[in-house]
Amino acid sequence: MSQSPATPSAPPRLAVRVRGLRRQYGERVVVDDLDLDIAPGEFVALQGESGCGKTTLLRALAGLDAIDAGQVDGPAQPAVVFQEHRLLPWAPLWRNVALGIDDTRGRPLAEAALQEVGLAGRENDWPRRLSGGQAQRVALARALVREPRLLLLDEPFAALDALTRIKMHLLIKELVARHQPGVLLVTHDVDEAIAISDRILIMRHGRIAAAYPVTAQAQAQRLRLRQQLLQELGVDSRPLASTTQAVA
Ligand SMILES: Nc1ncnc2c1ncn2[C@@H]1O[C@H](COP(=O)(O)OP(=O)(O)OP(=O)(O)O)[C@@H](O)[C@H]1O
Repeated sequence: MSQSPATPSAPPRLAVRVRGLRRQYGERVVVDDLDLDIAPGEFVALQGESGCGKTTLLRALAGLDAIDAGQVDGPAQPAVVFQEHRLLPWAPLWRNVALGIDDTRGRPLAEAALQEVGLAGRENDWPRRLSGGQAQRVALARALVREPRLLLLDEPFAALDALTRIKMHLLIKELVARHQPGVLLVTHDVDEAIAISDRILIMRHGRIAAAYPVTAQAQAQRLRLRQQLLQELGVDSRPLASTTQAVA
């Protein structure tokens, strides 16, 4: 019996592949000849000074804005979560989650997604009765219900208090590990980027200017990495001189 020829192992499919992306407003080039690959299950954080083009890049990947040049190869419909939850106030939670899916299919999918984000049994509740953290959980459920291959997060935890933010970090890590979307997270919070991402990209003048893998070792050396990142972001993070007088 003849053996079937060995199949060369296929390269892993990417959640998104970006080549030569350009986006400009009038004469002003905001995203400039940018390349980016994100693998399934990979959590990438994007940092950079205000106005450097992070949201513009994310909106281009989401298909919310046209692009002026280049190529974005990836899933047809990435899911996006913004800083504000953007839930519809007149729709119960399950409808918010299952928006655009027909009711018979949508309701059980929404119930399962709400359970996954820790809101089991709340499907008939209303957005106005939720805390900020709960509303962002619903926004995550709505993003994940369609099993997107690419999840785009634009500072989704920025408005939450510190403890709720940490809980959301644990939740999103768990959800990404289970569903394996590629993730691009825009965040100004260096500690957040180190805590939850696998790779941190620094954007400057519309391009990826630096990339830092967040290895277990790097996480152990978290403070040093934090200082480097703050330096990249133009923040002097040296400890402030103590104002207390040494007691003789
Ligand atoms: N619709 C628009 N029309 C014209 N200029 C725009 C538009 N949207 C964004 N810009 C400009 O593009 C640049 C990049 O904006 P963008 O929102 O992508 O920055 P960012 O890095 O996300 O900033 P931040 O961290 O403050 O959110 C800014 O100078 C902004 O003023």
